[in-house]
Amino acid sequence: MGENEKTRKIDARQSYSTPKQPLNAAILRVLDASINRASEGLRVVESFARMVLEDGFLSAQLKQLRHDLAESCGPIDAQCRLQSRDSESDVGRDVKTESEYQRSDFESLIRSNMARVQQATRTIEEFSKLNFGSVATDVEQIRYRAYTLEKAIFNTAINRSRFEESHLYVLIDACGQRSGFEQLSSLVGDLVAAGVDLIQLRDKSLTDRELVAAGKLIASLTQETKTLWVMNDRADLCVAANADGVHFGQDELSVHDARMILRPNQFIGVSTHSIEQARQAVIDGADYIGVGPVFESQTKSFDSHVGVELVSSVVSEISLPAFAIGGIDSNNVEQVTAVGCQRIAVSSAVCKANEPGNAAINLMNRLSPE
Ligand SMILES: Cc1ncc(COP(=O)(O)OP(=O)(O)O)c(N)n1
Ligand SMILES: Cc1ncsc1CCOP(=O)(O)O
Ligand SMILES: [Mg+2]
Repeated sequence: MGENEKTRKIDARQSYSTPKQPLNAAILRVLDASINRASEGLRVVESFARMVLEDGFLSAQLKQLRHDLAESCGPIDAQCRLQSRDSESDVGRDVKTESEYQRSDFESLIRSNMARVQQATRTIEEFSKLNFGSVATDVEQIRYRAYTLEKAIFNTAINRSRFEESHLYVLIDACGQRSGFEQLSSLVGDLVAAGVDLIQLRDKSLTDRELVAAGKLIASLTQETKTLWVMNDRADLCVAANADGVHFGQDELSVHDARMILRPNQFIGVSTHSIEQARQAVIDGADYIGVGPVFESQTKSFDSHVGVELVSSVVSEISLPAFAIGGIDSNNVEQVTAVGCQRIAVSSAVCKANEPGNAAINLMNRLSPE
């Protein structure tokens, strides 16, 4: 649309112009102020992700969003924006609410700045509909991405705190007992007494009823202890057996669909085998991730292994809790910790040991509390 055409269209609505400014200048003024507000809000949250969370992935996402916002607003001429700017005579400049000067904690800082981004992008959408239709549709996408990132930031912060002291995660089967769970009971008792942080029931041979029965036993043995327990593969059985969480592979239920089944406080872990899958798990709202298989495993066979290289890439970029898994034992655990990962998930290194409790304690002593 040429400048004359634009001006003609706006001038046709003279009733909204004031003696001080024609309407086109007023629209540009709103757009200019809103683009600045949205960009400033994103910069604040980006600084939090970068310097406080020290999360390279989330800060890169926020930076990208800020750049994409600028690009989406490209059709709004920068020179015209500057000409319309008149901060000195802004009638709202001195109107401040008390809350604008009070940020009690990081949560309120991030919430208020994300709200600023969302309100400002909505304002850009509405006002650009008057004259810059393509901006409105592009900025709408930016607003949705901001909502998703806000959720990922809070999810990361909550789970860092939830799993802050979780280092050793042990995968167990139901000890091959179809007629009773004495061995399972003894193993879980040992692991709880040793102070294992998480226990996962991973048994591909049991019926659903047997899994729920074994799960209820684990629930009773871990109740009122610091040990959390996780049901592998199945959200429905996680609810039925009252597990603390559930673990999914890449082909099982998505985090989104599982949330429709789980209780609100039940957490979700997701297996990842590449940096892209780990990033996606953060965006999807996983509560922790498994990263592997790192080494050859006695529990499950794989065509290839990701090595400690992937573990290193994940923990240096992503701050959502990540457990390295696959063939980790007391002989190679230092290779994992050397790349900065202090969280491991193991099965045979503990379950096949003569004294599982001692094997767990030995591994935990090799994992530093950060
Ligand atoms: C903590 C943890 N990480 C990874 C896995 C593997 O899950 P998945 O890829 O779905 O494979 P199965 O365990 O279901 O065979 C896990 N279970 N736990
Ligand atoms: C289920 C699973 N997924 C990746 S490795 C693995 C098995 C972990 O067991 P182990 O510690 O014995 O290799
Ligand atoms: Mg699975």
